[in-house]
Amino acid sequence: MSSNLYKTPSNLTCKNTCSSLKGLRSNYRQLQRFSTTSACKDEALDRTRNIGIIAHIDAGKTTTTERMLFYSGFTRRIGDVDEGSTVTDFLPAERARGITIQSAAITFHWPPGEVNGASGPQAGAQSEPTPRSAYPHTINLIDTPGHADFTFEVMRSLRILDGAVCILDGVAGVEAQTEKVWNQASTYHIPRVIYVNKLDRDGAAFGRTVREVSSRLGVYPAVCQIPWFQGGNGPFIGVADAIHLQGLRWKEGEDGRTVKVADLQQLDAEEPALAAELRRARIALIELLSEHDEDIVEKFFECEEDHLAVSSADIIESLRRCVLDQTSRIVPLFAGASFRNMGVQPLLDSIVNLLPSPPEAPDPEVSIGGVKGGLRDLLSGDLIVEQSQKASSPSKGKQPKKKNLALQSSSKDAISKLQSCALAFKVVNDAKRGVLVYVRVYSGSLDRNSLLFNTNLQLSERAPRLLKMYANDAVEVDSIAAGHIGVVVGLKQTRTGDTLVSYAGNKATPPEPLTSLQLRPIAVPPPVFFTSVEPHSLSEEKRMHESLALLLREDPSLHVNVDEESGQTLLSGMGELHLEIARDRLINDLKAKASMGRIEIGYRESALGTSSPITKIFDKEIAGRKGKAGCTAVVEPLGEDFESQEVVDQATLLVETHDGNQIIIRAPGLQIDRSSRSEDETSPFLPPGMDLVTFRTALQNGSLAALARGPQFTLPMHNTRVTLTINPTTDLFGNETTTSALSSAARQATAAALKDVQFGAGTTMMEPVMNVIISIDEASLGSVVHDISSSRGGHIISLDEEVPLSGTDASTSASALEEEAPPPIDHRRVYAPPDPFEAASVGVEIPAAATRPRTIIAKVPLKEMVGYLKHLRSLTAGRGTFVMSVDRFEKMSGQRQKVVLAELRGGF
Ligand SMILES: Nc1nc2c(ncn2[C@@H]2O[C@H](COP(=O)(O)OP(=O)(O)OP(=O)(O)O)[C@@H](O)[C@H]2O)c(=O)[nH]1
Repeated sequence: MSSNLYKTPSNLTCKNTCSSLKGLRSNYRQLQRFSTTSACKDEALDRTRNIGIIAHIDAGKTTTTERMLFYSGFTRRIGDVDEGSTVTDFLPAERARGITIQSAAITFHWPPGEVNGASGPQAGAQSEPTPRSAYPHTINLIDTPGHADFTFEVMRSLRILDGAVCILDGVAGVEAQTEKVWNQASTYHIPRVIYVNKLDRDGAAFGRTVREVSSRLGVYPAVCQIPWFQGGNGPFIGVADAIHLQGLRWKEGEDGRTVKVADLQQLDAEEPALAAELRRARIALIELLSEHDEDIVEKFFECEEDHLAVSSADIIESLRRCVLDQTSRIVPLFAGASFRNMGVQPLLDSIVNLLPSPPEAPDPEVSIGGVKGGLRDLLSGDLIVEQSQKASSPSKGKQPKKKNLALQSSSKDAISKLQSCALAFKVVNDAKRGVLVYVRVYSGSLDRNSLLFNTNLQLSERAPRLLKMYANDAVEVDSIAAGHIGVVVGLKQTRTGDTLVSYAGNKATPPEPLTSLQLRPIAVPPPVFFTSVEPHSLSEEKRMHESLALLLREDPSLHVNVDEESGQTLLSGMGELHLEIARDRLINDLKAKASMGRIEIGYRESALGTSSPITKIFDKEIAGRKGKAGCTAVVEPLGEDFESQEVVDQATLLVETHDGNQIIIRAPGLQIDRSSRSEDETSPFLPPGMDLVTFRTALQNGSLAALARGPQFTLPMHNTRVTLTINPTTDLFGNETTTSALSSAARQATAAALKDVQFGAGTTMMEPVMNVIISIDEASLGSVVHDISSSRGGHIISLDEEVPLSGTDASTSASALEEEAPPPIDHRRVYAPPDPFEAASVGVEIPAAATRPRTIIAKVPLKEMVGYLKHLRSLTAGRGTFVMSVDRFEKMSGQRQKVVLAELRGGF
């Protein structure tokens, strides 16, 4: 057969290789490339793809990424996960564990070449449009982590993507983790393509995986390739491409740069069964697209209703329209075996051809001055109108119309001063280059040496150096334009997730309301595990805290606090592996001389009743300065519907929720001077120079410090409301009212109120309860359900495997959940080729065999889930998998409390 097949030139050098299947694009070769001298910025942006790879752990993200880098010419040899020589998994901890724990953003070009050197897709008068993959594109690839413990890492990476490749393991199919990440990507409306990997492995079932995509991910798979097993049931040797109606074959044992292409006639002669299935796949593809895309219907009629006659270029354009308009729920699906170097180049072509450029991507969500909306609305000024209307809301007293209009015009003026805004999506400490802050620029252009205002930390930092990252190599650049990804070197404070803005003028802070601009804000849920960190000697303590501070900049879902009484430093995080990795980073990578204690579950304490009002006056000299302030605290349990219980009136200075507790600050009679802009609110009772923001923050910090330690179990408080009341005539003392005195008074009053609760109704312990999603075979369903509900005290929520899961994560935005559920997928319309040894294809229901995947959704106390994977594996003959995320903290029964307390005491 091979003698008949097209062979790409074998003398290609790695750097210049047009490994993007010369044959695949041979249709377009006759179309001349012509260079343009005015390669404008927009064109470069049109030829940019910010994409990520999302998948279940071990599906082959790293292996596939390494091939992408190799074929695009950025590496000279293929890295191997199993040898620990990959480029993307560059932390030592990652290499040792063989899993991806930190996303690295890598830029490469596909197909290889200069991005600005040629014009974009052209539709000539008589010719079909040239596919985008005929021209070099810049691909910014974010390698997202796959482990459940790194949900926030995943969310943080996802929110900056314009498109994603979802890799499935062709043996395991759609797994629990895949569903979870898929749903997370859906919350951001990220257009996706699917790549079914590992088709070379025994037990690979492409057809079954396609059906699982429809039933478990709730989308219509547009099967663009089907696997080519030699002779029908021999080894996996390539793919048959339903878009171009050709077979692509890779030679076993080679690096995959040489691809042999067989047209349909050749396939008919050599592999008649495959050729027949390929025709069915093409018919199914056109049928599926015609249900959602008028244009392809037209093309189909133009071709006299011959499915096989529709051009590949028209199919690609139709697929692209369907992928970008996500209401179609069509997801193109490709096949391969990255480890065997098969299937990666067509996947790269599909990234360029089918996934959006930055301007085509869904508008990112922003929040400014308490209102949310799209970035485009912000830049057009519409969001500002809404914001200024809210700023003059009834709780602040009716503002005259004139004033409102003035506010709008000053806000619009502020927006016009916005030069650029960017999201710091990752902070990495690089051994050679120091702290690297990866940014995605959303508007304008981030220039070297510009002053960046961090709206999360409310401070400015200069950006002395900018880089583009090519895996481990970096190239200095002068600016990073909107839609692009790059690195800022030299920032001292910026953390992962912070929003950075640059603005015209030379003021220290940007004009209001730009100071509150947030790009794609995400909420960080409370940590559920903690461990103690001890320096080896006193002299190491400072270094240890510096390293911890860096760790927290990298990953804000880690928390550090120092227990006041024991002086112990406690590090808390989202999961056991999360803390283990933090330990590795701290000790092995950052070289802190410290040791970590056992990893424990972070229990909480909660008030059962209301305290009496307790007043404390703090009156002491601090650092040679007299400080005097007082306040009254009341502590009470926070009801489920606490938001509706809020009484916000003129005297309320603050209502804020922190880690499950609410702090309300009230100061009746403070005589707030609101004549000037809201940021400068002051009061004649406050000492000169102290504004209301400083006053509130001091009190809030004091109260939060007291809440870190419950009165009975010394656990952090949860589900508790503290109301601080300040009487200006008896609690404030002019110049003597310092911020530290205010903090101390708030702390003492809160602590005393907590003690008062303890001696009254008392407090109770709370434990984290997890949302658990378990994927298993039908055969193990009974034993797993029994184990969860009787031995582990869990509560089964559903056993339904048909309904795609909504985002179960705490981070899933409420708006996504509010969206109307789409109608269920019609399985009769799903085409899946038969797997070897399986019959029939179109519209087959998932067979109700013992291998049918089932999904259990349950709520289970975290304590019962520790070490669960091993147990699940033993119950399910190794097939079961699960993911979990924090649902909430729940009060514990007296009996459970006793057991846990005994364990905790024994444990320490
Ligand atoms: N047989 C076969 N094995 C593969 C293929 N792709 C990846 N693997 C193997 O699967 C394992 C996991 O691959 P990785 O590339 O590390 O997977 P990953 O998704 O990056 O995993 P994490 O980094 O842990 O999230 C490795 O042992 C790979 O060699 C494939 O196409 N065929």
